[in-house]
Amino acid sequence: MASGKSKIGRRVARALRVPFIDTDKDIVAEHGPITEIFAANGEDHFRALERAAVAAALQRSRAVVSLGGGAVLDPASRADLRRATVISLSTTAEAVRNRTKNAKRPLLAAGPDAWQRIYDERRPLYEALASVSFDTSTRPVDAIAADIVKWVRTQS
Ligand SMILES: Nc1ncnc2c1ncn2[C@@H]1O[C@H](COP(=O)(O)OP(=O)(O)O)[C@@H](O)[C@H]1O
Ligand SMILES: O=C(O)C1=C[C@@H](OP(=O)(O)O)[C@@H](O)[C@H](O)C1
Ligand SMILES: [Mg+2]
Repeated sequence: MASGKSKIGRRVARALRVPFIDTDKDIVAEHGPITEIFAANGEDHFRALERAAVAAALQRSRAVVSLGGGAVLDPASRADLRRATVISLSTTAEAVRNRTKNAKRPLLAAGPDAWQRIYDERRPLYEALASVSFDTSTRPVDAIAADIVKWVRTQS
């Protein structure tokens, strides 16, 4: 959450001239705001909607897909991601605190302190899936996006 996946992913897709998909945006377009989905139907329901959005997005053969930070919790999505090139974006609790009010992120509704606990819980999943990781805590989004584009071009 708030590591820059949506913002940087869009820039990377533009530079590579491939479609960009943000699974959270697809969920919101179809089902309404994430905070409202959590409030009305709970996290499990959100995860089911997210699984469907991830499955649809990962059918594309050439695209940049920005996932929500919790998408890796779903085993079927993890299986799909093993067939994709996964780039992880890491950041720090301090950077997140300074970055955003996180009003749209229900898991941070109680305050930004939950971020570190959630990150620590998920870190093994991120590390197992990602081919490479970029730290986004200190540098501007354009510089990070340029580094990612450079890395992607070394892969083909
Ligand atoms: N490298 C960065 N430096 C400063 N602010 C950033 C950086 N990356 C993202 N942000 C800001 O942090 C917030 C969350 O970014 P976002 O792309 O929505 O993250 P994610 O999709 O991983 O949750 C946004 O307000 C964005 O402008
Ligand atoms: O980490 C999570 O569980 C979540 C991250 C959010 O996306 P970002 O990672 O883009 O903030 C969004 O999917 C939802 O609020 C849940
Ligand atoms: Mg996002």
